[in-house]
Amino acid sequence: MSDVWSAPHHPAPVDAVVTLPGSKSLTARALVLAALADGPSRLVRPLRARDTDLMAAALRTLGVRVDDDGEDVVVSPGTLRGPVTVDAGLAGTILRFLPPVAALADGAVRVDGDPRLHERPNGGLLAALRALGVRVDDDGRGRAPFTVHGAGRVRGGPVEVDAGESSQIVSGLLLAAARFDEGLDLALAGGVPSMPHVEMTVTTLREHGVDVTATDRGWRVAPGPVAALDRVVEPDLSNAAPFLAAALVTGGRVTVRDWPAVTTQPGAHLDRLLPAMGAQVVRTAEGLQVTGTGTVRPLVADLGEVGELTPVLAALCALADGPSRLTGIAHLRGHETDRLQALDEVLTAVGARVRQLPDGLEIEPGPRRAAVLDSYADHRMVMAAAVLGLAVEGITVTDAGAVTKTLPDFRERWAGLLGEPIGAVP
Ligand SMILES: O=C(O)C1=C[C@@H](OP(=O)(O)O)[C@@H](O)[C@H](O)C1
Ligand SMILES: C=C(OP(=O)(O)O)C(=O)O
Repeated sequence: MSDVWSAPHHPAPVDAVVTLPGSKSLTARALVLAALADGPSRLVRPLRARDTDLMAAALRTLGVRVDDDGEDVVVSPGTLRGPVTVDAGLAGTILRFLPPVAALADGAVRVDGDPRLHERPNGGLLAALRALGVRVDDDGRGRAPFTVHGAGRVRGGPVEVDAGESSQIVSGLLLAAARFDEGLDLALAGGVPSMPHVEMTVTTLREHGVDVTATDRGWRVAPGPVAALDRVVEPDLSNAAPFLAAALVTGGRVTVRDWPAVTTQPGAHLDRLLPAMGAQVVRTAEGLQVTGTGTVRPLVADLGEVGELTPVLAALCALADGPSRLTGIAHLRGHETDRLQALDEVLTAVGARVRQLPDGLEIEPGPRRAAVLDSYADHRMVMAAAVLGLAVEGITVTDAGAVTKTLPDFRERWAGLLGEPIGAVP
């Protein structure tokens, strides 16, 4: 398939029920914990996308058996060993979840990935590992590529962690901590974004029988076994965002099937954010149903807890009937791309007036115009462009294949949502 994509223009109301694949974040945690567990675990409906395929490959490289029969994935722990090189692609989940696992391996584990991975912040994680007695070689910038010299065991114990640039630094340490000799007593040095993702980690650990308690400054994980666990992976609610947004933009109705009643996924916050933008949101027997009026209301919100929803919400803001202000998202500059800069460029190209704040964006809609938009190698920028394309005729996305990071068949699913042919540019 061509990587240049003509995003379908579709002003008519959509009316669809969509089923989405498993959560990237839950699949990554399930794979890591299954790899550290005391027996085999079965994952039902895991995500199969670039990020999770690379995570499975990384664990296999380290000595874990990961069997995928096309239905379920069965993970059978093995002796972790180096020397190996792990390809993290552009996945923050691998960059931050794998090194603490690598520290438990016997041998050197080099972590590398896409050119942009080399820019993603990770100094807080490498410093914490060193403080816990792990030898790590890097270029002095705390970024990939780096080598974790696993010694077969990690002492563990108290550690202060700077996770201001990514919650995944906390999650990565907590996920492996039960296997450290002394467990882990993690104290935050400052704030941490995306707290729902840390809560997801704590919940997932407890489901695997790990003893995690909240402390004044962080979390304590007791040393002990990680219980094997069979689980069904929830659908990815962040990837639901563009599909639900289509209901707002077109004045239509979209239901995402199997919306969990209780979840730690940040996408759950769509059921308050989309009503703030004029949608009606109800839970039906089938899932979460969003109905729009065709008019999108502006949004003023702190998105610090739900940063990964920003690109799609920002696209909605560019189509709203007034100015929006999104804050609390300085850490998005270290995501797949500098998302504040990328959104500034893309929304400006389609006619909005955009002002970058130190921690966010002000977006004032303007006369809409056609544009060629880059994906910036960022799956969520492709999804944001898709939302813009519904209302703005002539949106073309280059390097749209970036969407395979978390939703390989996004373009087919989008065409299905609209009942249209796929729209690839020859
Ligand atoms: O733990 C996770 O699965 C994630 C945590 C968040 O990272 P940051 O805290 O770096 O934003 C989120 O944006 C990312 O998409 C997934
Ligand atoms: C920030 C994201 O990804 P990563 O897990 O690579 O950090 C994201 O999916 O929006």
